[in-house]
Amino acid sequence: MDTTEGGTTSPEPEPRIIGLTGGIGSGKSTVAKFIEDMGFPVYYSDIRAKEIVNDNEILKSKIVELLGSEAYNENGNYNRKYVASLVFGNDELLQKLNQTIHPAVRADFENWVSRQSSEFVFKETALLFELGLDKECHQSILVTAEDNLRIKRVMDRDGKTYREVETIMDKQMPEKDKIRKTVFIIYNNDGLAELRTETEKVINKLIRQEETA
Ligand SMILES: CC(C)(COP(=O)(O)OP(=O)(O)OC[C@H]1O[C@@H](n2cnc3c(N)ncnc32)[C@H](O)[C@@H]1O)[C@@H](O)C(=O)NCCC(=O)NCCS
Ligand SMILES: Nc1ncnc2c1ncn2[C@@H]1O[C@H](COP(=O)(O)OP(=O)(O)OP(=O)(O)O)[C@@H](O)[C@H]1O
Repeated sequence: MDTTEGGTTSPEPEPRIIGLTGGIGSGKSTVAKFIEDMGFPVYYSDIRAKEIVNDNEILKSKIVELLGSEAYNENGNYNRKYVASLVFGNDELLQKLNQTIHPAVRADFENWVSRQSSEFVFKETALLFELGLDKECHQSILVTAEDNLRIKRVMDRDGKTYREVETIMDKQMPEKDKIRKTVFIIYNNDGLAELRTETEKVINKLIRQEETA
C-alpha cells in the first residue's frame, strides 16, 4: 500500500487484466501454467465455470429450466456429457447456456481479482472473443496451432473422436478472425519446450509494452 506525505494511504491500483484465449486444444491451459510459473496469478474461467454450475443453486435451477433435469445426474453433479451432446449440436441453446453461466463466472472473477495484489493478472477462457470479454481486458493473448495438431492433442487428452473435436471447433470463432483481433500471439506448432520459450518471450514483451504505455 502506498503512503503519501500527509500520512494518509492511497488504495492499491487495480490489477491490469490480460485475457488469454485459444480454441479447443490450442494449448492455452498449458501456456497458463507457464505464466503461473513466471509468478503471475491466473484465473481459469472454464474450470471455475464447471465448479460454479455445481455449487450455485440459483444457477443450477436456471440450467435445469433451460436444458431439463437431465443436465444434472442423480448425485446432483453437472452432467457434462449430456449437456455437451445437447449444446454442441444447437447454436441457439449454446448461446443461451453461455448467457446463463457467464454472469455467475463474471461475479466470481471480479471477486477473485479483488483479492489479487499482482500488477498483472491473467484470465484464461475459451470464449474471450465469443463473449466480447476482450473489451474488458487491457490486452489479449491468443494461443494458436494448426487444426490437425489441435485435434490430435484433444483426441489424445480426452479420448474424443476426430469428428467430436471438429464439431466443437466449428462452434468457435474461426482462427483467422481471432488472429486478426490479437496483437500478442503464441504459436504452438512445436514441442512443449518451444512453447515455454515462446510464452516467456511474448509475456515479457507485453509487460514491457504495458509498463511504458
Ligand atoms: C458444454 C460443456 C458441458 C462441455 O463440457 P466438457 O467437460 O465435455 O468439455 P470442456 O468444458 O472441456 O469443453 C471442451 C471444449 O469445448 C469448448 N467449449 C466449451 N464451452 C464452449 C462454448 N460455450 N462455445 C464454444 N466452445 C466451447 C472449449 O474450447 C473446450 O476446450 C461445458 O463446456 C459447458 O458447460 N460450457 C458452457 C459454457 C461455459 O462453461 N462457459 C465458460 C466460461 S464463461
Ligand atoms: N506443444 C505441445 N506439444 C505437445 N503436447 C502439447 C503441446 N501443447 C499442448 N499439448 C497438449 O495438448 C493438450 C491440449 O493442451 P491444453 O489442454 O493446454 O489446451 P487448451 O487450449 O487448454 O484446450 P481446451 O480448450 O480443450 O481445454 C494437452 O494434453 C497438452 O498437454
